[in-house]
Amino acid sequence: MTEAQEGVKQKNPWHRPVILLIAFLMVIGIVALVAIAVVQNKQLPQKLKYGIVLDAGSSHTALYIYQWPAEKQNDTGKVQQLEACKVEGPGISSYSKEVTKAGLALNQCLDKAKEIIPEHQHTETPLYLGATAGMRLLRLQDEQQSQRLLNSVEKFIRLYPFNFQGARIIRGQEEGGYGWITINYLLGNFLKDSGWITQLSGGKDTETFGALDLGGASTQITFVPEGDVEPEESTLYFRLYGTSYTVYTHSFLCYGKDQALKLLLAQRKESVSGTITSPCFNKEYTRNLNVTAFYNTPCILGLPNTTQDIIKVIGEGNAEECRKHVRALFSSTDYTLTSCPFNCVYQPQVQGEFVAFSAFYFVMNFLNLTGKEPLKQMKDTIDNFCARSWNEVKDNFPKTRVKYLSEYCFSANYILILLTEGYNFTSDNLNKIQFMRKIKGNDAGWTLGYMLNLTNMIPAELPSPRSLTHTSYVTLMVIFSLFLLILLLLTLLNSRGLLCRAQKGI
Ligand SMILES: O=P(O)(O)OP(=O)(O)OP(=O)(O)OC[C@H]1O[C@@H](n2cnc3c(O)ncnc32)[C@H](O)[C@@H]1O
Ligand SMILES: [Ca+2]
Repeated sequence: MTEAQEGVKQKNPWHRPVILLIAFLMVIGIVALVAIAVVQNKQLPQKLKYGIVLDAGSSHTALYIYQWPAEKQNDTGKVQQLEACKVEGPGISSYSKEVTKAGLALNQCLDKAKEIIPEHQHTETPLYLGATAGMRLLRLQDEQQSQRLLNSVEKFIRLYPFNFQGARIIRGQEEGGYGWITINYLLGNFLKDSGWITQLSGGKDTETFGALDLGGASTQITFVPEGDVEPEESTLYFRLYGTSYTVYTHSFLCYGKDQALKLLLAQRKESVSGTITSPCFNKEYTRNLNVTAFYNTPCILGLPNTTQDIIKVIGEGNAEECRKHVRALFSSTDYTLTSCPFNCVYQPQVQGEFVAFSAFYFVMNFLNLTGKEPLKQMKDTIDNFCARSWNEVKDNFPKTRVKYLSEYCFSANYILILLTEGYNFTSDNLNKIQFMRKIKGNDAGWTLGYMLNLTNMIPAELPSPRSLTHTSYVTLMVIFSLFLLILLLLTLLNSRGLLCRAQKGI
């Protein structure tokens, strides 16, 4: 070794053991840093909150239990449906003559809610009951009786430990509006993506979807139109997560699928023997209608011609003819509650995507028409189904409830005409409708939106930007630690190169 080389070796601070020690300490430091980040920022077990909504529909009642993490209740998409319990028997409005039974029928589902929700949270769990078109009709017929029925149901629910917020008949506009909130909340359309990467890149505004609900006694259409909305009673104003929405909504009482069928059959003048034929039922199908029960609805004005107690309906199975009968329901009629149901109701041109749920889904799903099939294919499928004889249909679908099965021909034609001639969808935009029962495990319907609104879970303004999520934090820690490591290695290699070159005297 020359003198010069000896000198370099002695002067060089990057002496091998020192470098190794520094490298070792740095690695230890980085590992410790990441470990602390992971352990210290570990998500604490979250407290869960619960809410219950009873949907007292015209055809049945359902109880929904929702659950959400207490700390994140103002985020979008955090509330999840935990349970949907179908109450045995008909809707509460059918108990108008025996009001005490309406509450009793709820006990199975309320007991289930008691089991599912932890006992210590029962008293803090809000419970709402909203009644829809069945009760609206009963109120029209007999306001006092409808109130007595609600009082009786309330009395029964108060026997349970939940934080009961009362039973009420919700307005058609609310039913439409809350359905619209539900689907857009679940689809995540209200809030720009709140992830930090999206926030840094400016985020993206999503359009809302329209909502189409077809119940037993009413149907709702709700969407954000392109231009102005009028009149005032069809307009809803929402401010959600910092954005204002002007929403068109309309609810057609008596145009749910059960009441519409009554209207349809009431058009037919029965023979003296009390028989009517209908193209909206499969051939060979017959049904006996109890006149008193059948005409016990404010949707039909007037009484039947017949003096018989029973009207016999005979199916003819002809979809084309059926659509003619359905069309007649949409124009001016003098025997229905609403003299000019669709033609006289203002509706802006439908625009954007739609989600159609409840009976829209049940019926289209049965006919395998939920895949955005073209109008022609929809018609062909429905025509073929109606043309089949009742005996053949029954044999083919032995497990389907006869009540539903026998009405699919009518219901499908009704939906087709309602969408195209009631709501004015065309063959060009019919494929903008998605028929859905559930969105991310939650039933599509008004109940979730109702609860979100009443518990103030959707803030008017955008929540202040949150600090990093746990995952983002750990990811950043790992990335920056890797940076440091690479830097250290490069320095190490560089210093060794210098050392070698110095040793070689370059
Ligand atoms: O909104 P309102 O008008 O008060 O009525 P509802 O809430 O009781 O109405 P649903 O959406 O529960 O049901 C709508 C209709 O669909 C019927 N229905 C329910 N399940 C069905 C199925 O699987 N197939 C066919 N029809 C079905 C039901 O009898 C009603 O006539
Ligand atoms: Ca409903």
